[in-house]
Amino acid sequence: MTVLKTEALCKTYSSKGNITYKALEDIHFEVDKGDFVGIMGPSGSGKTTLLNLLATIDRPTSGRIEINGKEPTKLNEKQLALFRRRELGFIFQDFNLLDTLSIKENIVLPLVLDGVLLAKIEESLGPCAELLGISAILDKRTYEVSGGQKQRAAIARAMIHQPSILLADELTGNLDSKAAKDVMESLKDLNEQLGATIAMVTHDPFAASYCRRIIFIKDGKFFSEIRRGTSRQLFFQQILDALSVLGGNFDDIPFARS
Ligand SMILES: Nc1ncnc2c1ncn2[C@@H]1O[C@H](COP(=O)(O)OP(=O)(O)OP(=O)(O)O)[C@@H](O)[C@H]1O
Repeated sequence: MTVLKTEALCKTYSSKGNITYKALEDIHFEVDKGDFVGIMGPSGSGKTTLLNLLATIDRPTSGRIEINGKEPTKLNEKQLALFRRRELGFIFQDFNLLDTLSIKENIVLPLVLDGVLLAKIEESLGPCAELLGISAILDKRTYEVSGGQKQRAAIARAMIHQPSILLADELTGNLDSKAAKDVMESLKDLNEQLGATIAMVTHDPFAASYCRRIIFIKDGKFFSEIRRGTSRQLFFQQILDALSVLGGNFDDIPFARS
């Protein structure tokens, strides 16, 4: 079943003096239920632009986006807010947790806002916290836990309402290598054990090696795609090879890890 589909997606930015810049051109992209897809490309290639369109934060200049059979571009602001809350889960580089709330309160906030009953909330929280290895820190404040634990809490918040797709933007960008590994292992478990559908933008080939497939974009256009076999280590090497073919600016890539 296709969860997300784009057809001939284009985004043109215009600035003062009517100068236009084509950030995305003719992107056809499909994500099936249970897929875990990485989006990679050099700096300025259009990754964030693509993610913002999928996240319905920004609107395409032309082309079509369909998520779970609905076209977000056809919704009004109120419908779109509800659509985002029900259909999408977001994971950000800087966690976006509220410091005034406990880890548990942060995670269940989307359900509380949606008026879900307390018993149902507890029912959803338990297995989710267990899978992500954060059951023991639920009553702590955000400043009492590590970066990796914060990101795993953010993942729990993104998926507690069982969205159609999780959208992640550089989720390991603020983590050391041990925490990044733990977070990616958790995301892999979510994908493999709960069938979570994930699309993730990343610069980090190590994080990307946990995906089932990677699409590469360059200068706003689709460039290539690779799929993981059984070995994550081999996939990591294939990603490095693909990035070297792609060229462009990858100054911050941690090439040493595998
Ligand atoms: N609001 C905007 N107005 C004009 N141009 C923009 C705007 N946002 C992005 N761009 C341009 O569109 C292109 C794609 O930007 P985007 O942020 O999507 O790239 P990216 O692949 O995410 O880059 P990075 O890896 O550096 O974050 C860039 O050339 C950028 O300068």
